[in-house]
This record gives sequence, C-alpha cells and structure tokens, in this order.
Amino acid sequence: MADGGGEPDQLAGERATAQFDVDGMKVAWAGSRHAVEVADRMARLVASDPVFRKDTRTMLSRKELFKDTLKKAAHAWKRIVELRLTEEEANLLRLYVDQPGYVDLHWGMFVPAIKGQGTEEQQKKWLPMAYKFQIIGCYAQTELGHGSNVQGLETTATFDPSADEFVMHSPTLTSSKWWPGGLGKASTHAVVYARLITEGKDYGIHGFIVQLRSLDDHSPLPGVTLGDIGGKFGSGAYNSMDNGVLRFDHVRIPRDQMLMRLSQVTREGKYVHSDVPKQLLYGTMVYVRQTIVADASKALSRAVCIAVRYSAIRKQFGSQDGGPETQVLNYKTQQSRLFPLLASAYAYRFVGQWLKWLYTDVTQKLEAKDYSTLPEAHACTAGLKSVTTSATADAIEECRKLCGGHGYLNSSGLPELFAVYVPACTYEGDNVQVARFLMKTVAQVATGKQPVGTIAYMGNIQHLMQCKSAVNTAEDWLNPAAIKEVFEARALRMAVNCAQNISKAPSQEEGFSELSPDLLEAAVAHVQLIIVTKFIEKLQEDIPGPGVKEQLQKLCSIYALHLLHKHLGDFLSTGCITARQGALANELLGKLYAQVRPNAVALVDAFDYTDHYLGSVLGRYDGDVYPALYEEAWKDPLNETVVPDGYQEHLRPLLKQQLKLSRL
Ligand SMILES: CCC/C=C/C(=O)SCCNC(=O)CCNC(=O)[C@H](O)C(C)(C)COP(=O)([O-])OP(=O)([O-])OC[C@H]1O[C@@H](n2cnc3c(N)ncnc32)[C@H](O)[C@@H]1OP(=O)([O-])[O-]
Ligand SMILES: Cc1cc2nc3c(=O)[nH]c(=O)nc-3n(C[C@H](O)[C@H](O)[C@H](O)COP(=O)(O)OP(=O)(O)OC[C@H]3O[C@@H](n4cnc5c(N)ncnc54)[C@H](O)[C@@H]3O)c2cc1C
Repeated sequence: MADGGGEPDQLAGERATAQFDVDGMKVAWAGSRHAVEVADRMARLVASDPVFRKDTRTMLSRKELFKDTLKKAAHAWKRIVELRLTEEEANLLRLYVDQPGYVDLHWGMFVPAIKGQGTEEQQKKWLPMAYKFQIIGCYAQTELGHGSNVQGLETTATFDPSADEFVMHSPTLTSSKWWPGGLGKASTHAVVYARLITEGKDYGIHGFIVQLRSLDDHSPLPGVTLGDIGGKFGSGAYNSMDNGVLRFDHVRIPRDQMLMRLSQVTREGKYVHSDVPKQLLYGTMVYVRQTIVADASKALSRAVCIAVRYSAIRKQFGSQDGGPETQVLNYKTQQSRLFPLLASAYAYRFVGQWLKWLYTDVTQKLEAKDYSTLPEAHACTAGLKSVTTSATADAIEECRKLCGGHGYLNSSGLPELFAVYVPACTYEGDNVQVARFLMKTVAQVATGKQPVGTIAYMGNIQHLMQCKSAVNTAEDWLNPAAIKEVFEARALRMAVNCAQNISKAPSQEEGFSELSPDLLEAAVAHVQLIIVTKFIEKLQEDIPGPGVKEQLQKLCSIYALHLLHKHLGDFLSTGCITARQGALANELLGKLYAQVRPNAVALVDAFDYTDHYLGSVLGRYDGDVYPALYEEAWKDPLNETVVPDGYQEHLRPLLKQQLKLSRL
C-alpha cells in the first residue's frame, strides 16, 4: 500500500525478485480477504486526513502532545459517527491513528470490565453511556505500593447499610491509585478495584464503578484528588497518555455500583458469592493480555518492515574499483539478525489469531457456565503476553541497531516505536502463573490424568522423556514433526526437572521460591512450543496464492530453528538433541536465509502498512530514503534559525574570550 506520492520506486528491483503472490500473503497475514480490504480502507482514511498527521509529534511539548491526542481522539470519534463505521472498522481506524490515549483504556479495559463483571442490569445502565462517549472510563487497579500483587491493594470500599452506599477511601499514601491510563486528565469514571468491607469483615478485592469528574465542567468531584503522574520514557511516545494518580477521601457511591456478577452485597450488607469462579475478577486482564499478543506482532512487523526496506536501500563496502557497493541486506550477519525477527512477526501474528479464537471459545463456554478451560486460557494469555512482549521490545531495539546511525534519529520511527512499546513488558504481569499451571499439570499426569489443549503433549510423557531426535542431515530439520518433537521434549523435561527439584524442598512454597528462575525458563520453553506448534498448524490449513505456503514454511523453520540455536543449552542439557544435530540446524538456517533474501521486501510489503502508519523515513514504501532524511532534518525547531537561541548569552562571550586569549 504505497502512499509515497509518486516518487520513483527504488525498491522495484527487490519486489521483482519475489517468488510468491504478495496479495495472497496479505490475506494470510490479515486472516481473510475481507480483513485486508477493511484494514486497507481504514489505513488510507487515516493517512489522507491532515488531523492525523504525526510527523512532528516527537517535537511537541507534553502539553501540546496531550492536546493533540485529545484532538485526534475527538476527530476519530467524529469520523466514526459520520461514516457510521462498524466496530471492526472503528477499531482499525483507532489503530492506524497510532497515538496512545484515553480511548485505549475506555474501549480496551473499562468497557470489557463492565461487560465481564457487571450484571445484566448494570450493563444495560452503563454500557450505552460508554458506547456513546457520554462518559469516559478507565481501569484503576494498580496502586503506588502494589502492582503485581493485586491481593495487596489497600483502597477500601466499606458498606454503610444506613445509607445503602459504599464509602471509597484511600487510607495511606501507598493506596493512591497510580498508573491507570486516561485517569490523569480525561476520564469521568473508573472501574476501581478496592477491598470490600461489610459487616466488619474484609472480603478482598472487588470492582466498583466510581464517578470521578463532573459531567458539567470536568472538575474532580468532592473528596476525589486527581492528577497526571508525570513524564515518561522517550520523546512523544507514551507521553500522549495521561497515566494518573487518584485518591479518595471517604467518597460515597450507591451500592449498585459494585460490579455484582461474581458476588453481591445485599441491602442489609450480607456478602453473597455466586457460583462464578472468583478468578473471573481477573477476566479483564485475560482479555487485555490476548490483545497485547496481537499488538506484539503489529509492533514487531513495523520495526522489521522499516529495517528490511532500509537494509535493501543502504549500501556499504564491497567494491574495490569504484563500482557499486553492497546492499547491507546481502550481508549474512544482517540476514541472521533480521530474518528471525521477520519470521517472529509472522509467528506472533498466527499465535495471536489463535489466541483470539481461544479467548472467544472460553468466553462462550463461560456464558454456558463451563469454567473448565479458564486455567488454560489464563496460563496461555499470561505466558504468551510475557514472551512475545519481551522478545518484541528486544527486536525493535535490534532493528534500530540494524539501521545503523540513521536508526537513532526520531525520523526513523524506531526510537518512538521502542519507547511506546517497551512498557508492554511491564503492564499486565509476568510468567510465574504459567509455571504454576505447568507444575500442576505434571502432578496430574503422574496420577494418570490426560491433559488436553496446549498441554496435551505432556500426556505423551513416556516417549518424550526418553526420545532422541532422529535428525541426520540439515534438511531433516525441515520436517515439522522433527521440530515439534524436540520442542515438546525440551519443554516437558524442563518442567519435570523443576517438579522433581521442588519435591525435594522442605515445602512446596519454598521449592517454588528457590526454583523460580528455573520455573521461568520452563515456562518460556512451554510458551515457545505453543508458538511453534500454532505456526505448524497454520501451515496445515489451505493457504491460497502461488508460493505463499512455501514462504511461510521457510519462515516457520527459521522461527523454530533460530530458537533452537539461541537456547541450544536447554536442548543439549535435557538431552533432546546432540551437538551435531544443533550444528545441522544452524547449517540449515544459513540456507534458509539465502532463500528468504529475494523475498524479504515482498514479505514486509505483505503487512500492507501505509507510510503514515510506519512513520519512518527509512521504511518508506518507495525507498526514497535520502531526500526524505534530508528534508526531515530541516523540520526540527533547532533549524528554525540559522544562529541558535543562546548564541548571544553563551556562545559569543566564550568565543570572544578565546579570541582575547589567543591575542595574548
Ligand atoms: C494498554 C495497557 C493498559 C494496562 C493496564 C494494566 O496494566 S491493568 C493492571 C494489570 N495488573 C496486572 O497485570 C497484575 C499482575 N498480577 C497478576 O496477574 C497476579 O499474579 C495475580 C493477580 C494473578 C495474582 O493473583 P492472586 O494472588 O489472587 O492469585 P494466585 O497467584 O494465588 O492465583 C490464584 C488462582 O487464580 C488463578 N488465576 C490467576 N489469575 C487468573 C486469571 N487471570 N484468570 C484465571 N485464573 C487466574 C491462578 O492460576 C490460581 O489458580 P489455582 O492455582 O488456585 O488453581
Ligand atoms: C505504561 C503503563 C500503563 C499502565 N496502565 C495501567 C492501567 O491502565 N491500569 C492499572 O491499574 N495499571 C496500569 N499499569 C500498571 C501495571 O499494571 C503495573 O506496573 C504492573 O502490573 C507491574 O506492577 P508494579 O509496577 O507494581 O511492579 P512490581 O510488582 O513492583 O515489580 C517490580 C519487579 O518485581 C518483580 N516481581 C514482582 N512480584 C514478583 C513475584 N511474585 N515473583 C518474582 N518477581 C516479582 C517484577 O517481575 C519486577 O521485576 C500501567 C503501567 C505502565 C508502565
């Protein structure tokens, strides 16, 4: 999707060497022909609208940036209403506007929290107002003193039966809500997580809908202290978001603003727990983690698109006699650093599509009161979220390095992409929960219970604990069954080792604590197996378009084998492969990189990103990088004057003094 404005296409030669149908790959990437069409239309709509320009964003002050975000959000909403966009179209429009803001939390957490934890009556009351933006909501869980440990939150909601109200209170400084996006300046309401106290008893954390600001003049309501928590990492970047602080001084809300799907407080103050598992309190986090995995492939594919196109344009060395230099994309080191990231972008895309299916499936089962798949959904979302976000953050930084000096310029788009992306590693938690799930499964397998879903492989324990890989030539590694077997054996053996070592500890909790680094590694091995498996399963589907499946097969092999190479220690120490088999995998990787090379630019074109969305002079579709870099430099406010501000006060006196000294 070019919107480069009719410049000569410097990458045409690269595109001509592609050995597959790019349109077919666009469909495989987007999920369907319809998805390609809608995404394309929304991306163009945003790219052609001057209000959504973002090329000078990193030069704005925080206040200007925030106002710009409010403007863009309001304009996006206006376009959504005017054009009567569907939910799918509206979500894509917001994606392509590409500026973090309060709307992300309104749609991404506030609305899902009410949907997941509110009764039907509560949904009927609150959702229509939220859908029309008559109220703006955020998700206020984390506090100054506690983030990961949700049970440690201190905000209280004490029921007062005489008034049929809850009293929301922040008893300590550390109980101040701290971090919620959209809270600082924009939200009128929040879903607040607080300790429910009734009849003198603390029933732990529950969700409450609380109005924070006046709907007339936006001022905080009595007893509510609100503000922004301050500037964050990077210029532009996540500073468009008003992450906020909130304190309550005995603020009263009606009883029916407690989210009551999971448990209720009666008019008399009795606490009643329904038959819904209490873990559904964390349901909004499961939903968001699933979207974060999908976002990982978007961020990673953007970075890779920039690095691949620029590496095809950039030339260094290679000519002894004044002839053309070598494209840096032809260097084997560049390929071995970049192509695994390209393969990862596709791998995360497909696992993200599968995770969305899993989430929908669990949600339907929950509606039918079948809670059996909840633990797996929790483990998969938490684990995949953790693994894909940290790998993506590392990959964006790697892409910056792969673009050399120019990658460090804001106009490359990479510094801002990194700064916006990197908090995804922090918000929404880590991997420990997956490890607990694995340990439970190992224990169940020992009792003869047959695991299902993503842990079904653990049921094959007899074979996987002893099997030796049959790989004998580099090409043997092209067999998906060979790959799957060693990834399953590695994950299972690491989990079983942990379980055996925990059983030697004085208590299970001590064992867990002592072995937590090993548990984390076992969890990562399990999650990598899921990603590899879902890629392999994708390839078993009908994938139309000449050459499309063949390219994806190569990328799947690269994804799996680069992990094998990177974690060779795991595979060797668990005895899954021999050193020679490890070397054969590496040999095949080199051959696969050479096969991907002529397709690299077309493989990133298949992401179908506009130049607006990429936001990078290095990643331009037409490859006309140098004039764009040159032009971009002149937009910097420092270039508004030839002689800089401060010359008279600080440079001139210095220079004059040196003149005097030199005359002495
Ligand atoms: C755009 C970005 C916006 C960002 C927004 C945010 O950051 S918002 C803020 C985001 N904040 C964070 O992300 C905070 C991160 N912190 C966490 O996620 C915490 O680890 C915790 C809240 C899960 C711990 O809770 P705890 O101490 O109460 O629990 P426990 O460990 O004792 O486990 C008890 C049982 O529950 C199970 N279970 C747990 N979770 C789920 C689930 N989601 N589903 C289903 N089940 C779940 C677990 O497996 C265990 O099962 P078992 O073994 O009894 O059968
Ligand atoms: C940009 C951004 C946006 C956010 N948006 C929201 C929002 O909208 N709403 C909201 O409520 N919150 C939000 N948060 C808060 C976020 O969810 C928390 O920061 C996150 O859950 C981590 O908690 P923490 O900051 O308290 O870190 P801590 O829990 O203090 O973690 C510090 C370190 O301790 C480690 N650690 C903690 N517990 C354990 C353990 N049991 N075992 C081993 N290691 C452990 C962590 O891995 C980490 O290395 C946001 C945060 C950021 C950065």
